[in-house]
This record gives sequence, C-alpha cells and structure tokens, in this order.
Amino acid sequence: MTVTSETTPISHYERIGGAAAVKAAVELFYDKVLADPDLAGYFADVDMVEQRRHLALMLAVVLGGPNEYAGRGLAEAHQSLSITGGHYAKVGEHLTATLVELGVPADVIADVQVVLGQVREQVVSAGDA
Ligand code: HEM
Repeated sequence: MTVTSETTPISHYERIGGAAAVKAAVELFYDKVLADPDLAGYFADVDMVEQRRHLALMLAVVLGGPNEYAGRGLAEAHQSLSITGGHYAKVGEHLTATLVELGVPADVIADVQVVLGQVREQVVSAGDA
C-alpha cells in the first residue's frame, strides 16, 4: 500500500508538522545533496528556486503530503537525467539522515523508505556500470 493522504487518516506530512517542518527539512536536505560531489552535477543547470522546489516536491511525495504537483510525471521528469541506482540510493541516504536529524519518528522514516523503493523505477534510468 502506498502512503498517501488517502490511505492514512493523518498523513506523515501532517504528523511531522506540515509545511513548516517540510520547509526546515528541505533546507537541510538541500545542503546535503548539493554538498555531495556525486550529486551536485545533476542540479548544475537547474536554477536555485527550482532546486528547492524539487526537494520540497520530493519530500511531499514521500511523506504522503498534499499533492499540489501538477507537472510532468516522475518518469518523464527524470528520464533525460540518466540517474543511476547508486545516485538514487545516495539521495535516499541524505533524505533519511535529514529526517533523523530533525527527530522524525522511526515509523515515518520506515514508510519513507517504502515509498522510495516504490518510485525508484520511475526515477532511475541508468545502470551503475
Ligand atoms: C523519490 C524520488 C524523487 C522524486 C519524488 C522527485 C521529484 C521530482 C519532480 C516532481 C520533478 C519535476 C519538477 C518539475 O518538472 O517541475 C523532478 C525533477 C528533477 N529531479 Fe527529481 N525526484 C526524485 C529523485 C531525484 C533524484 C535521485 C535526482 C538526482 C540524483 C533528481 C533530480 C532531479 C532534477 C535535476 C530535476 C529537474 C529539475 C528541474 O529541471 O527543474 N530527482 N523531480
């Protein structure tokens, strides 16, 4: 089962503090992703506002928050980026570290891992070789 506002009476997004908490998480997550030399290149040609927007959307998706996103599908948005499984895993690790640092409950983090596994195929389009 996916973790969405439809399947959970109170979404994780609301439980961790809604938009304000997500904003704090985006700041920390953003610092970690862009400080990682393996990942920064993906965002080199993307403007700062769009980078933050990306991370906020990504967090909202994995936390089952309100779906305010009406843009391209995940596969379409990422296909041309040739994201490897290894890089996808690194982004997941930065996200987990961010949530741990912010004191997000372990069960929420466990569900985030499940969602990361579910959408992986739509985002990853390159092998690790
Ligand atoms: C759960 C995983 C992810 C989710 C839910 C997600 C979400 C999104 C969404 C919704 C967009 C479209 C933004 C738009 O068209 O306005 C996007 C674009 C993008 N994503 Fe992701 N993403 C994920 C993982 C990743 C990973 C692992 C990377 C890089 C390692 C990445 C890099 C990018 C880049 C560079 C863009 C283009 C940004 C732009 O042109 O504005 N994403 N992502």
